[in-house]
Formats: sequence, C-alpha cells, structure tokens
Amino acid sequence: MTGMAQDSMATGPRFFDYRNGTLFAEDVSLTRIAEAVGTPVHVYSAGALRHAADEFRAAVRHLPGARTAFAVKANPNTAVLRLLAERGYGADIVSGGELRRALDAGMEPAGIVFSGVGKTDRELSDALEARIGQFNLELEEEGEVLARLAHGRGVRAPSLLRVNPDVDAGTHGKISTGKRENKFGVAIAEAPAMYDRLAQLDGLDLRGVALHIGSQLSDLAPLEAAYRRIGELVFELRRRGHTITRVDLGGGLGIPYHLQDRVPSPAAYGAMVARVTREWNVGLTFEPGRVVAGAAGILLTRVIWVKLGATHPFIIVDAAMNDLARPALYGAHHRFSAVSAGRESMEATIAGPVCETGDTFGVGQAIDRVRRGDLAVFHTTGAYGAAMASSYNCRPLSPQVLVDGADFTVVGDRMLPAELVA
Ligand SMILES: Cc1ncc(COP(=O)(O)O)c(C=O)c1O
Ligand SMILES: N[C@@H](CCCC[NH3+])C(=O)O
Repeated sequence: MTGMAQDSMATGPRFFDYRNGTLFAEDVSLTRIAEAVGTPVHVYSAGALRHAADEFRAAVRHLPGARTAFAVKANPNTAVLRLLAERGYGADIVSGGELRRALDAGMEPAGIVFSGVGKTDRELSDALEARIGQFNLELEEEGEVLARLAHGRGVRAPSLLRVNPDVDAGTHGKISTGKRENKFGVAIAEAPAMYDRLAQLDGLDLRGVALHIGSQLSDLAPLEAAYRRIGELVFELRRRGHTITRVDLGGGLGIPYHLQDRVPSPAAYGAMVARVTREWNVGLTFEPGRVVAGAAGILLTRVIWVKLGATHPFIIVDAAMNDLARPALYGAHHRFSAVSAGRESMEATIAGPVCETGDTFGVGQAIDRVRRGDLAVFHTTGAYGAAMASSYNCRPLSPQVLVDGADFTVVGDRMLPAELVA
C-alpha cells in the first residue's frame, strides 16, 4: 500500500489525498478528471497554490520594501498567474512571451522584473513600452542599449545590475547560476567599476543590485554566503557615492521531492534574510518559483502496458519526457502513486512512450502495484512541469486543469498553436 502509506506521511495541509482508496485533488477525484479530460493531464490545486503563495509571502513580507515576483518560467499558465496576482505577486520574466503572459494575467507592470542573459532589443523596447518596474541587467552592453532605448522615449529605465557572486549553490550543475563560470550576471569583482559607468547613463535609473545563484537549493548556507557578498558590495557602492535603494535576492528555495527530503522552510529562509540584511537599508525583491508552484501540481497518467524487462518490469505510462522533462534532463525524482491504491507494491521501471531510453521516470523503484489501464500520478510537478513541455515525437501538449474545491476547469494555453493543444 505504498501510495496511501506514502501520502499519509506528508506534512502540512494535504490537497492531493486519498478518500475511500481513490486519490483526489481537493474535492475532485482524479478518476473523474481523467474521464472528462483524458490523460496525460497536468492537474493543479488552487488551494495548494494559495497555501504556498501565502506561506512564502508571510515569510518575507515584514522585510523592508518587500516585493515578491513569481518566476513565470516555473509555471506560466495564465490561470495560475492570475491567482498569484490576486495574492500580491508580481512576475519575474525572462522573455517577451513571459511579459505577455504576465500582462494577460493582470499583473501590474510595476511589479514585473525582467531577468535574463539574452534580452533582445525588441524585448527591451516592449518592456519599456509596458512600463515594467525593474530591469535586471546581465552585462554592461545591455545597460548601454537599454539606456539608449529609454532615452529615445524620454524615460529612464528602472534597473539593477545582476551580480554573479561566485558561490556554489550545491545544486544540480545544470540549474546552478551563481558560479563564476556560469553565464549569468557580471563578475562581482568588476561590478563596482561597471556600476560607476552605468550610473552615468541618462536613460538608466540604476537603483541597486540583483543576484540568483541557482534553483532547488536544499541548504541556506550558500544563499547566506552569496547575500553576505552582495551586502559588502552594497556598502562599497555607497562608499563610491551611489544611492542604493533596492536589492533583488532572486529565488531558488528547494522543495521536497522524496518523502525523506528535508529542505529549509520559507520561514527559516525569511529569518535568515532578516538577519543578513538588517543593516542594508534597502527594499528587497524576491523571485520565488518552485517553492510557490511545485507542490501544487501533479501529472495524471494512465498505464498503457506492464512489460517484462530484464531486471524489472517496465510500467509504460502515457505521459512522457515531453510532458515532464525533469527526470530525463536532471535525473530528477517525482514520486509515483496509483490513483486507486491497492495493498500491494512492486519494483518496476517507469517509462514513457517516447523513443529515447532517457524517457524514464525511475529505475527499479518500489511503487504501488499497477496494471494495464490503471491511473497513476507523478507528484510535485507544478513547477517546471508543463512549463517545459514540448511536442517531441509529435505528441500534443497535454491539457492543464485547475481544481478549486469541488470545481475543475481546463485552463488552456492560449499562446500555443491550436494544433498543438490536445
Ligand atoms: C533569475 C531567476 N529568478 C528566479 C528563478 C526561480 O527559481 P526557483 O524556481 O528555484 O525559485 C530562476 C530560476 O532558477 C531564475 O533564473
Ligand atoms: N528547469 C529547472 C529549474 C531551472 C531554473 C531556471 N533558472 C528544473 O526543472 O529544476
């Protein structure tokens, strides 16, 4: 009975839970969603989103000038963004597409932060046109181009300089962003002189510095080390005569994917930030993604075959790496449980139908015993799940459903070509 036993160990309010042996999302049985919408389907819980969104905000909102900008890349679904806008979130964006998403969802332009190492002139112009609240500059030339574009419009672009603090975030190499060899931000040693030059430009309203050292951080120590370096930089910039009013501390807080994972709570994170930034005298911006949306989603799938394998049986499900890329890309783990939990378990390798050996969700895992036709879920897919989906193998993008209490709605992806939407 691994599914039921595993889920009963979860802490905090439970939005995906068994009732009479069937897994529910809030008050809607997943069997009903599968019958109505088909599988695979990404299912989000509005209650879980509200809970995580409020928990993070509660942890940081007492900090001076605190602003929370949800990292849209984690979950750009318009209904999700709308819900977060209602909870007081702005948006951290990295492309013109994400800008449109954030604006479509009703986010205030003033609450939008534009990060990203390769913003095009067109994207910078569109963001200026939209009057977004903050540009995070990732290289000096970007600042010069933005200054020119802003000056041409008779405005000054509110900007921070993103600094690379050269700290090892202790996370997967592909999602680490704050080591000197990474492409993000400017080297901290070069930041003061560069800041001096950028601050001279008429078209920029340079207000401070930003950083983001990586994602799925399971320890606060690297964040604290990076923040201390940024604190020293703030005082150095003030000694050089600059007025520093804002620091953007990025995102990165990890969440549990295995039941035994231990990660810092948002409250512990907020307490660390309060301690480290006490003397800074600036407003703080946060860019959380995963910690807000991750636990609010599951991927509902159906078992197509149980196939004999050399070491373990293969459970071939109808979801694949094009629906959930994290296991194939980072070797990431997403718990698997049956929607109708029986009493038996089995050891199996879970795989999708895509023609790649890497389309595997777990090798030799102990899971609920499932049979052909059974429904099952991958847990904790609300962040970087549907967001990273592709139509590889000409598989249609899977639908997304938002459950709120006893109601559920298909919350489509308006920006995607109609022929790609299931
Ligand atoms: C600049 C920036 N901000 C915020 C985030 C959000 O990170 P997370 O989802 O780990 O909170 C990312 C992704 O790592 C990012 O690149
Ligand atoms: N896509 C990554 C996170 C990347 C964060 C973006 N900087 C993941 O699924 O874990």
